[in-house]
Amino acid sequence: MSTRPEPQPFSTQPVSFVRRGSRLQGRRRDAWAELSEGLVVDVPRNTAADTSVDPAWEYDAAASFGRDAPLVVEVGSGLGEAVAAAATADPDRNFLALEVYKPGLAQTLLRIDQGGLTNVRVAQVNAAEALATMIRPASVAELWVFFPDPWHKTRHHKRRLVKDSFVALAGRVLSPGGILRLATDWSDYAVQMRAAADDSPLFENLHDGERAGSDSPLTQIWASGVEHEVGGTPRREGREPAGTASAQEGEDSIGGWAPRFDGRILTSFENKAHDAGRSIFDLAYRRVR
Ligand SMILES: C[S@@+](CC[C@H](N)C(=O)[O-])C[C@H]1O[C@@H](n2cnc3c(N)ncnc32)[C@H](O)[C@@H]1O
Repeated sequence: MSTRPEPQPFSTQPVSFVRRGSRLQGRRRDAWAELSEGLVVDVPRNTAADTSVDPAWEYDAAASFGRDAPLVVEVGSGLGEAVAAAATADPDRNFLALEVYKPGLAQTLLRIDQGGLTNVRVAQVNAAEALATMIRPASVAELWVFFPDPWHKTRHHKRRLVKDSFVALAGRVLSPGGILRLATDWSDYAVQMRAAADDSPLFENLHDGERAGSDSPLTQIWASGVEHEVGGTPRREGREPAGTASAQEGEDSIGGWAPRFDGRILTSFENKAHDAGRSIFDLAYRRVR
């Protein structure tokens, strides 16, 4: 008899999002009614949740886009600023936006329409479920997660999207040589992301060891001891946030931070972080096997 635990169904796992209103109004409601066909992936559900995915169903990207082209998947695409700009700049690649927030997807449809884009599709799904079964193995050229919800409180850290299990899912969907790009404006989440990806034998850091020590944005934040909350009071960071394997107290000896990804436009979200004096942490990993 096997002693291995049964995999937990997604409906029992903590999710990285809160249910926000999905009612559409005005232009977004019209956009959903008029533009969905052919742009919104019709995902079969396996529970009552409108973000669930029937695990027996697979997404056929070539059929969905009507062509074979490298596929970029953005997880948590928000209002679609980044994906629409990237798809405009790179018409030879297909872009799939995964988001739970329906008004955000409706706004993305408006951007697709305004830009006359033919290389973007959107899906209202819990990305973790989509990456586990819906997206075909080794079918993705790049997987992007920009500014996932930080879930600040320690008791909420289990809700964070980017963790070991997520990196394993990224390894599942990325083709060998495929790229995982991550960005956050929270230092302790950045440390968690880096640890999760560094620990995976499937990935290599494209900027291994770069920007370590005094050049590391992490060292600078630890030295100041303060990160600024957007629109709120300053938030103190411990010198050595949980999960850090840094050998030197107070200095980030690991580094590995990527330069800012130039394929990501400055979204209003990232701009607000800059305005508040926050550091942005970029990470880029390649699937090596
Ligand atoms: C802080 S926002 C950032 C949005 C966008 N990436 C940006 O930079 O402006 C995080 C987004 O991730 C979405 N999200 C969180 N968990 C998700 C999940 N499991 N699957 C899909 N989307 C998710 C949220 O609804 C939210 O729109």
